[in-house]
Amino acid sequence: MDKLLIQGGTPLRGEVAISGAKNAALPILCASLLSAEPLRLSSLPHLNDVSTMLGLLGQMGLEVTLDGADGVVLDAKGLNNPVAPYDLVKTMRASVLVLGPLVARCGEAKVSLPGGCAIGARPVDQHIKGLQAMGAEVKVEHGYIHAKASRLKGARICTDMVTVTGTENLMMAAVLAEGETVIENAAREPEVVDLANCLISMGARISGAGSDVIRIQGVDKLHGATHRIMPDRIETGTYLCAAAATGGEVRLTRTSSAYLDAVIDKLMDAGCDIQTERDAISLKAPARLKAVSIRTAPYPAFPTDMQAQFMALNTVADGAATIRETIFENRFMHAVELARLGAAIDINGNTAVVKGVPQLEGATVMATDLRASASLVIAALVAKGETLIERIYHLDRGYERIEEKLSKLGASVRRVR
Ligand SMILES: CC(=O)N[C@H]1[C@@H](OP(=O)(O)OP(=O)(O)OC[C@H]2O[C@@H](n3ccc(=O)[nH]c3=O)[C@H](O)[C@@H]2O)O[C@H](CO)[C@@H](O)[C@@H]1O
Ligand SMILES: C=C(OP(=O)(O)O)C(=O)O
Repeated sequence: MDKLLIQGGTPLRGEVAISGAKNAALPILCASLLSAEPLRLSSLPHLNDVSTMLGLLGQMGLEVTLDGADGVVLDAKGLNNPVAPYDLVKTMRASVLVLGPLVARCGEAKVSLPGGCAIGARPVDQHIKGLQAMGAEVKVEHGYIHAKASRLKGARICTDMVTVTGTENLMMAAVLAEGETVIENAAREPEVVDLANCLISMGARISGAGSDVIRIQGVDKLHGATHRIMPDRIETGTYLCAAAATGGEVRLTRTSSAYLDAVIDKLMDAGCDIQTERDAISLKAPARLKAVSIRTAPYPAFPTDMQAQFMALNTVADGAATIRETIFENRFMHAVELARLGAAIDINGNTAVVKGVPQLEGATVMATDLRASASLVIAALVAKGETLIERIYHLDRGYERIEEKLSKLGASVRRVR
């Protein structure tokens, strides 16, 4: 199993390009199931989750053709096997995003229940409830969701909580349904908007994406289209945090500050100087960061996917910060690993109090989930001496060529086996 060996203590400096967004790419790949004509995508990140999704779609009968350095063409004309098996779904929860498109296009789907994961139970009851409201017959048997509908019917759906993939699944199901679907309490995440834009370019009739009420007028079929995947706002935020924590100065290109207000505001509160351009963001860290408290909540509030990185940043800041996690019930696993590097963190339920220390020290630590891994990388870049991060397969799910990008910024990072 790959590990990352990091020699800390060097401020990150220089310029690096941000990749396409994992959390936009995954639903958009699933959108290809909705049409018999090809969907051509660019800015597709090279990530394990993306390879898993391409493998899953290929197994369903799609023709997948890589196109240049970061493109792919997906042709679902031969879609013949509307099944997502446990083996693939267990490695990537986002596989459940095939459910809505498969029922809409094939009239049936058999998709493994994703099950719980390190950060929480993460049920998919809202996805199922929404499909049932659209007239699908849904049974959960032997660990699989079996859904059937000769043609889905438009419905008014109000989800019990804001759910990102739930909104995406139901929006994809609704584009081919008969009549109008209204999704209330919809997720407003930029990735939902990117998916809606892709679907619109395929001929879907969607309004309100980016607000909490999305209206979809079903159409009989979608056509082929070309779409560029949006930049990864979480990868962007992660590199900004790494530069801030190490006292560095970086310019991130091929990205946008447009979806990062909550993160940028907190970095400025911590004392960073941030300049934004149309397709780039620059950050200059202060001599010492000030501690910043955060509370995670659905977009446009502070993202849960940036919580761990801000915990890492606070471990070496001046003062104490309170971190409240309100989305997932078990998303503080990085705290004990950060403590191995010398961080002072107290956890009480969904609240962590981080007291900044003058220096972290290198140690061996274990990555427990994707963003926990990112927080350990940030802490290791700051720590004095050598840190070995184990189980970095989590990191490879969501960060493209991370050691290459960090090395370009001057960090001493090496992948070891
Ligand atoms: C591939 C992808 O885009 N993943 C993102 C997506 O995950 P994902 O879409 O899985 O997260 P959700 O927005 O659905 O989860 C929000 C909360 O709702 C709960 N819930 C959700 C659905 C449901 O049917 N029942 C239920 O109880 C979840 O357990 C969680 O507590 O949004 C999360 C919240 O911004 C991010 O951390 C993930 O990176
Ligand atoms: C939790 C995440 O991803 P996923 O929903 O794919 O597990 C994440 O991107 O931080």
